[in-house]
Order: sequence, then structure tokens, then C-alpha cells
Amino acid sequence: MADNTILIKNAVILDPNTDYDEKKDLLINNDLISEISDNISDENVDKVIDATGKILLPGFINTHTHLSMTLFRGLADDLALDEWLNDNIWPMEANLNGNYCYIGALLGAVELIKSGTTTFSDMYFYMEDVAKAVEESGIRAVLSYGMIDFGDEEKRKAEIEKNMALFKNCHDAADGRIKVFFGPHSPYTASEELLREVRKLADENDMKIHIHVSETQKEINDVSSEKGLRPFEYLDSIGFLGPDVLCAHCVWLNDNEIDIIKKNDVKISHNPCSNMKLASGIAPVSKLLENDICVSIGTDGASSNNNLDLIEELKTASLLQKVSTLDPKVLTSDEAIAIGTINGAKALGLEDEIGSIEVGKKADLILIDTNNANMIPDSSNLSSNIIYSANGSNVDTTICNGQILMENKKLTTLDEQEIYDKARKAIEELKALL
Ligand SMILES: CSC[C@H]1O[C@@H](n2cnc3c(O)ncnc32)[C@H](O)[C@@H]1O
Ligand SMILES: [Zn+2]
Repeated sequence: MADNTILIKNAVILDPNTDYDEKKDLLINNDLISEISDNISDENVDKVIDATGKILLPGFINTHTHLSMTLFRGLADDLALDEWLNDNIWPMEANLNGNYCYIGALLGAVELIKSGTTTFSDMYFYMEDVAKAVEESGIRAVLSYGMIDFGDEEKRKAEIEKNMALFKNCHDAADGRIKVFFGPHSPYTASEELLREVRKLADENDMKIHIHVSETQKEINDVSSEKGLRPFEYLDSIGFLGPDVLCAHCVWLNDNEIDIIKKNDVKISHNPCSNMKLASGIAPVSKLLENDICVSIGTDGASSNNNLDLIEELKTASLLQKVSTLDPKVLTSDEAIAIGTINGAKALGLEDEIGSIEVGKKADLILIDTNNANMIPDSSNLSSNIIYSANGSNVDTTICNGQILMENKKLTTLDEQEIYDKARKAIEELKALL
């Protein structure tokens, strides 16, 4: 097949790894960035994008979400996690099927692409249907089937089989855009046997693990009374932790647990909006960063956020650390850009492929339009302009794996209106089933 080339001209580049002090041209060859230099000829190039007045960044990486939960946005607000999950979300999820999850995932993919996210890491049900939405939308994803056994042996076997089937069917699918992880839900819903089995199978199959840990004080109390140890102490005691484990939330951590996270090189997904909305608490992110722990960013599901805008999430992360430490110098806009890009790639073990703008890496790129009221004056501090002033609606162009998914704010792979209509219908049906 002939090569497909896209040339981005006159780009002001904001990258977490490299300081580009002048405008550059960037050439995409198929799925990869093939050249970044001062003046690349547009001869024999399939498509030219003029990036004048725009900022070029790596696509953002959302390391913890439940994409199909877009269907439950706004349906159970202003509650703490326990009541939100047990009395509201789980009863609604009992009526889900593959088609609903597919529609919810398409709706989520529209929102992600429009707000500049090119990779998301998901844990949910009917993941083959979520994979179908990933395939069609052109976005990149790490998918985990969310396993809950509550100590029931039969359920445990069935849950593991479902996650392994997802791995066999979907790992490396969609031109390599899909990876599959294990997704044991949490230390309070997954039994010790399930966690030990997951660890063993992850080692045998070279799979990574995605789990919720230490989200609320209730979790700390429940795990401590059942196991005599705090969640990270317990997970360490059963040999579950490692550099391949991505833990969402990590709000309630004592110093010993921070040492455990560091010793095991565990990766963190920080979810500030969800933690604030469910009143779970404030994760000690600046302390984790001081300890050189890899902190990435996630939105959690759209039902506890209530949107999937990572620029907003990064601003919230930064402001929350400043106000909770009473130190305006912590979590700077430069650090926020790194958390939303290269740290996300590291958290998913994909740092050789995505997370920065480098020759040889995948062309997962976004352009942010500066010709908007909230972006003027054009700051010489690009990261400040993006993190503190912008939001997802300033994203103009989104490219993933060398494919343009949105150009001039218009989606190319998905029919927005058709998805909105189908999502509205699905939500009405689900509400009627309650
Ligand atoms: C078993 S699939 C994932 C499962 O997790 C639920 N969920 C969504 N947000 C949270 C959260 O913040 N903490 C714990 N669990 C959460 C989701 O509704 C699914 O049931
Ligand atoms: Zn979650």
C-alpha cells in the first residue's frame, strides 16, 4: 500500500520532553512522526495542515475512565461513592447490554476526540463492544474488563475468563491501537484469591493491571478491619504490586504506603474532579511527585465528573494541589502538561510509542486554536495558556495513529448527530427499566 503523508506547517510545538523555541514543520508518514524540521517541502505530500495561530501538542492521555458511563451523566449527582455506586449506579448497570455500552462508548469517543484526548484507559463491562467503538472512531485505548467477585468462586472464574477472552480477542487489535489489561475493580470488591490469580496470569501473559485503590476513608476502614492492613500494605503483602500496576485515585495514603508505591514503581491515575464531586478527598499528588512517582491523569466516568475534558481535569489537579498545600508553586502548568501526556504514556507502558512529539513515535497529535477570547494575549508561556486558560473546546484538530479524527472542529470518523440521537434513546430506555 502507498504511504499516506500529512505535513503540518508552521507549528508552535509544546512538548513535555523537548523545548522547541521556533516554529517547525512536522511530517507524518502513515502512523508515525517521520520528520520535524525548519522547512519541509510539501511536494508529494498527500495533505498539508497550516498550523499558523495554533499550538501543536501530543494528544492527551486519560488513564482512568469508564467510557460507556456517559449514559449515566447527571443521573446520580451529589452523593458519596458508597451511596452513588450501591444505590444508584450498580442498579442501572444491571440493565446494560453490549449495544448500550457500544453507544455510550461512541458518545464518550466523540467527547474525547473533541477535547483533544487521543488515548484512554477504560475499565468496564461489554468491552468487546467498547473495542468496536474504538475501532470505528480511530482513537487509541487500553481496555480492561472490570472484575468483581465479592469472594464467590464461580463468579471469580467467570470474571477471569471474560478478561482473558477480551485479551485474546482484542489485544493489539485496530491496527495495534487497542491494548488489553486486567481490571480487578478494587481491593474491596475483588477477593484475595482473585487478586493473586490476576497477578499470576498477568506475569504469565505479560499483561498489565488497572485497579481502583484507596479512594475513600471508608475503603481504608473496611480493608483495615478485614485484612488488618491498609489497602497498599495489603496489596504489597500478597505480592500484587509492581511497575505494571496502574492504580486509580490513591487519595488516602500514609507515608509507608507512599514508600510501598515508590518501591514497587506503581503507576498512579489521579482523578481530581471525581474525588471532589464524590467528596472522597484530596490525593497527595505534590508529595507523590516529590517522590518521583509516576502520576498521570484520569477523569473517571462521566457520571462522577461530569465530563471527559482532560484540560479541565489538569487545571483542577493543579489548583487543588496549590490550595491544599497553600503553596502556589506546586503542580505548575509545565508539570500538568507532562502529567497529561508523557506520564500517561508511562503509566500505560506506552512511552516508547506515545506521549511526546518525537520522530519515530506514533502521530498522536492535537492542535489548539489560539484565536479565541480566552487565549489572548498569546502568552509566551504556552503551558500556562493551555492549562490555566484553555479548555477542551479550544481543540481544533485531533490526529491519532496518523489519522485525522477531527479537523477544524469537524469529526471525520464519527457521525456526531447520529450518536447523540442514539445515546438519548438508550438513556430513555435505561431509565424506563429502573
Ligand atoms: C467493574 S467495571 C467498573 C466499575 O467501577 C464503577 N465505578 C465508576 N467510578 C468508580 C469509582 O470512582 N470508584 C469505584 N468504582 C467506580 C463503575 O460504575 C463500574 O461498576
Ligand atoms: Zn473509576
